[in-house]
Amino acid sequence: MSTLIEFKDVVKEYKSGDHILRAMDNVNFTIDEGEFVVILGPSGAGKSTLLNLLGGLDSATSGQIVVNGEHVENFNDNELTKYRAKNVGFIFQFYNLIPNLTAIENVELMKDIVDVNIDGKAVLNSVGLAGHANQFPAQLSGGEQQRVSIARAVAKQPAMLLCDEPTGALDSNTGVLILNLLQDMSNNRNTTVIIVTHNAILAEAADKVIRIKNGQIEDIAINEHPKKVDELEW
Ligand SMILES: Nc1ncnc2c1ncn2[C@@H]1O[C@H](COP(=O)(O)OP(=O)(O)OP(=O)(O)O)[C@@H](O)[C@H]1O
Repeated sequence: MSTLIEFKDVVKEYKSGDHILRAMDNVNFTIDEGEFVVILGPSGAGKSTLLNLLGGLDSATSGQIVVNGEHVENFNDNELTKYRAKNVGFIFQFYNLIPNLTAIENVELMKDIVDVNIDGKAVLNSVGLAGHANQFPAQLSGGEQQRVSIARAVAKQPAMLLCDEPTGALDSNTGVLILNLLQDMSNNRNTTVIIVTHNAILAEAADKVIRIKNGQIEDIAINEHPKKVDELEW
């Protein structure tokens, strides 16, 4: 597998008044194309900061963030917008769907953002929602809404899916369905999937587990034999 992402000596500092908080402190790691990666760490460890830097939502204070051979840390705002549109699908705890657009309209919205031809029906079908295309978010369950948000994120075929607590608002059975879908995208479609979670059990299903604490890498582990999400005991 080839390397898709490389963090080299990445530092992120937040300034509030006179105080400087170092949320990322010399972080180094690589992620391969198609890997299923779980990022674990206590509250405040820097997990969301890491996703925001990787997703081009925020800029590093120093260090290098290389994605597909491109140096994201050198991008200006315009280049970051293009980078996000082309490379990144975001999936959040709350689904961020547009309430007055139907499921299919929420997915096809991506056509306006990236210049790709999107078959909304086919993408909804791939997440098991073929029959729900014309329903509005309020008419869907939480798990269905999260599947629409996954469909929207994958519709533009991004290099990576960045997921911040994607099952945090779901009951455990529905959460397993969503994680299964994400693992399947990594295994069968070579999508790089990076999931931030508090749930350490998911680590057994990951190809790579990155543990962070106080803005530093505590440990990086490779699973030679990751479990299937539905084999995990929750
Ligand atoms: N915009 C910001 N301005 C100032 N400090 C920030 C900002 N964003 C995050 N921080 C601080 O940076 C540190 C890391 O925050 P981050 O949100 O990355 O942690 P996290 O591991 O995702 O935590 P959680 O699991 O609670 O979501 C925390 O101390 C947080 O208070």
